Amino acid sequence: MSTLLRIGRLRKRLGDRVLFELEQFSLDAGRAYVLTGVNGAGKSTLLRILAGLEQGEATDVSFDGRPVALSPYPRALRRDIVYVHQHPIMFSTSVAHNVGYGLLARAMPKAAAAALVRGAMDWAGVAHLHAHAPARLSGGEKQRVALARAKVLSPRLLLLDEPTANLDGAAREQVMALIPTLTAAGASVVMACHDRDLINLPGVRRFKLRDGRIESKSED
Ligand SMILES: Nc1ncnc2c1ncn2[C@@H]1O[C@H](COP(=O)(O)OP(=O)(O)OP(=O)(O)O)[C@@H](O)[C@H]1O
Repeated sequence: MSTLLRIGRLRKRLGDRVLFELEQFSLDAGRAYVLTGVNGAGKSTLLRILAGLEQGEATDVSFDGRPVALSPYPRALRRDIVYVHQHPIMFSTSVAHNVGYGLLARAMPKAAAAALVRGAMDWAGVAHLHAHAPARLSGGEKQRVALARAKVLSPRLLLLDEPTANLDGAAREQVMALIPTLTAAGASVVMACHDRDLINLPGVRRFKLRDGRIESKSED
């Protein structure tokens, strides 16, 4: 498996406090990771730094074998890395409009975007909701729409912030079933979650943020 993202050192400071300082953090292409840690360990912050939504101090960063900086965050990484918020914010239009918005923002012609939106909504099992208002969606539906909205952009790395929090039963299973199809298509996925939400997927690798350091554990 090739390395998609490699960071020599990544430090996040909050005033005088060092939230975390990671060394030799790397992600393989086409692999799923679970990032656990107690409340406040820094899981969301780490994902947000990787997505360019927050600043960190990073050195020796490479993406797909090419050296990059995380600050200022390069346009190419913004295309390749997508962050999915735990409580996705959606426009009060239709589900389909929300899924397609990112493509239109990238100046994709409408017909081509519509075809990709249909494909992504089929993939996420939400095609029947295309005309619905996002405010009417259940928690599980909303997460699957958010995943369709991310997948339609064909990212190389998806950063999912607590994708199954507050979901149980079928809704949780439906969201989890989508993850292996992302990695099978070559994308890497990092899911922040709590230990109690342990996510069991084949080939998943576990990271735990504890006391500002990452502990890595393979589950192969
Ligand atoms: N911009 C900020 N300014 C000050 N403190 C911050 C900022 N962002 C995050 N923090 C603090 O950093 C710590 C880590 O927050 P973060 O949300 O990354 O943790 P988490 O592991 O995702 O927690 P949870 O499991 O509760 O979601 C918390 O103590 C939080 O209050």
